[in-house]
This record gives sequence, structure tokens and C-alpha cells, in this order.
Amino acid sequence: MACSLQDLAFLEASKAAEIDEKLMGPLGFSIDQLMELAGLSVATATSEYCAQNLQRILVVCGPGNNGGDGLVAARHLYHFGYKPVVCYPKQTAKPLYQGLVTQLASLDVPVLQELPSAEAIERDFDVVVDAIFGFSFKGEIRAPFADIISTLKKISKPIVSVDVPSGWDVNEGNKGGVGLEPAVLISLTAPKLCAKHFKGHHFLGGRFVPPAIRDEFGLKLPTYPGLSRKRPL
Ligand SMILES: NC(=O)C1=CN([C@@H]2O[C@H](COP(=O)(O)OP(=O)(O)OC[C@H]3O[C@@H](n4cnc5c(N)ncnc54)[C@H](OP(=O)(O)O)[C@@H]3O)[C@@H](O)[C@H]2O)[C@H](O)CC1
Ligand SMILES: [K+]
Repeated sequence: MACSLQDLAFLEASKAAEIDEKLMGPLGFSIDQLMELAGLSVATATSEYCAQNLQRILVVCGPGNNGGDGLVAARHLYHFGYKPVVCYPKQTAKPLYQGLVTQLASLDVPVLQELPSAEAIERDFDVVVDAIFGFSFKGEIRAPFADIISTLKKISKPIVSVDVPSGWDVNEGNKGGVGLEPAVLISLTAPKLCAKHFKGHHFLGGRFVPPAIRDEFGLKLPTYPGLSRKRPL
């Protein structure tokens, strides 16, 4: 079923966090489960965009759950036959994240601590997945991500952003033009308010919302075709 942006409800940052708390509280989900489903939808939507011709994928991961989605997506992209390289400069010691890094190591997916230069990214990669910040990003971009985002802003290769284009105000969009300008946005659960300003290819992923949450938060979700976990908007 065709679905346009006007048919969807957009979520404020605070509401997105509230939905997460409900899913992982009274609704019985665990973070590992939701991250795996979110990361799998990121990988399937990325592979739909990349098809066969864009193979070399740099996945840049931030310190929170958005970064975790990127780590999961990199593993699935490897199994889909792509050549992912992960950049994960501010690693968290929590067992969930360490496990995801160990899983990547078992596949010989490189996990870099530092972002390659803009020239090296242009030369060595076809696409960049931006899993730096999601709906909890606030304020001015702090180190080391200010430099990372300013390097990524110099490259011409397409960027696929997970949930929120990094550097964008989650409610208001790319304030001051400091954030990334992705070619693709993969919103998770429901688009955040800032997605109203996004003009590129838009996917919705994260097909795990029970009717109680949909109704309580007034979400208008599209009918997903078949077994798809994502839907182009
Ligand atoms: N239900 C779902 O749809 C699910 C989505 N998931 C993904 O989770 C993210 C939200 O994850 P969260 O961990 O809450 O937050 P973020 O990943 O957005 O970022 C948190 C970290 O970012 C740092 N931060 C925040 N602002 C800045 C800044 N201005 N400069 C630098 N760093 C910043 C913050 O660092 P602190 O040191 O300040 O704490 C955090 O470490 C959502 O968007 C989805 O992608 C889940 O995976 C599953 C459920
Ligand atoms: K992001």
C-alpha cells in the first residue's frame, strides 16, 4: 500500500523515549531484542538502497543505542554479502555492546577506533551508515563526534542515517546546518519530528509496535507489505 509522509504521525524526542520505556517495561521486551530487530531493519533497508553495486559500507557508530543498531546492522550486512567496516570511537563497556563487537570480530569485520580521512572514505567506501546519534541527541555536538560529523559532511558518498540524521535537533531538524545531510533516512518505530524536513529516500523500520502502544501514542503506521520489516515511504 502506498503511503505518504502526510499519512504518518511524527514523534517528539520525549515521546520516543517514553515508548522505549514502555516496550522494555510493562510490555516485556528486552533491549537486545529491540536492537536486533532495529538493526535488522536497518540492514534490510540499506541493502535495498545499495543493491548489488554499492558493496563497501562504512558503519559509523555512536556511544548509545543508535550505535548499537549500527553494530547489529553491520553483522547482518556481512551475512547479506556486503563488505562492512565499522568505526566505533567511543565504545561502551556494557556486555550487550561488547558482545556485538565480539560477534563482528568473529566475522573479521574490522572495527576501527578512528574515522578514516575524508579522502580515504571517498576512495575506499561506496556508502556510509550514520548510526552516531538517535533520539537522545541534545545540544552542541561534543568531541569526538564534532570532528567526525564535520569530516562526514565533506564526503560525496551517500549517507544512510539510522532513525535521526546525526547532528539534527530531533524535534526541529538541521538547526544551523551542523548536521549530516543523508540521502536515506531509516526511521525506527515511527518518524521523529525532524523527519518532516527530510527530502531523500525514507524507510520506516522496527516492526514491533503492539496495538496498545500505537493507540496510546496516536501512531499512524503504514500497512507493511508481506513479511517486510521496512517500507519505503
Ligand atoms: N523503539 C525503538 O525504536 C528503538 C530504537 N533504538 C535506537 O535507540 C536510539 C536511542 O538510543 P539512546 O541510547 O537513547 O540514545 P542515542 O543513541 O541517540 O544517543 C545517546 C548517546 O549520545 C550521546 N550524546 C547525546 N548528545 C550528544 C552531543 N550533543 N554530543 C555528543 N554526544 C552526545 C550521549 O552521551 P552522554 O555522555 O551525554 O550520555 C549518549 O551516550 C534510537 O534513536 C534508535 O536508533 C533501540 O536500539 C531499540 C528500540
Ligand atoms: K543517526
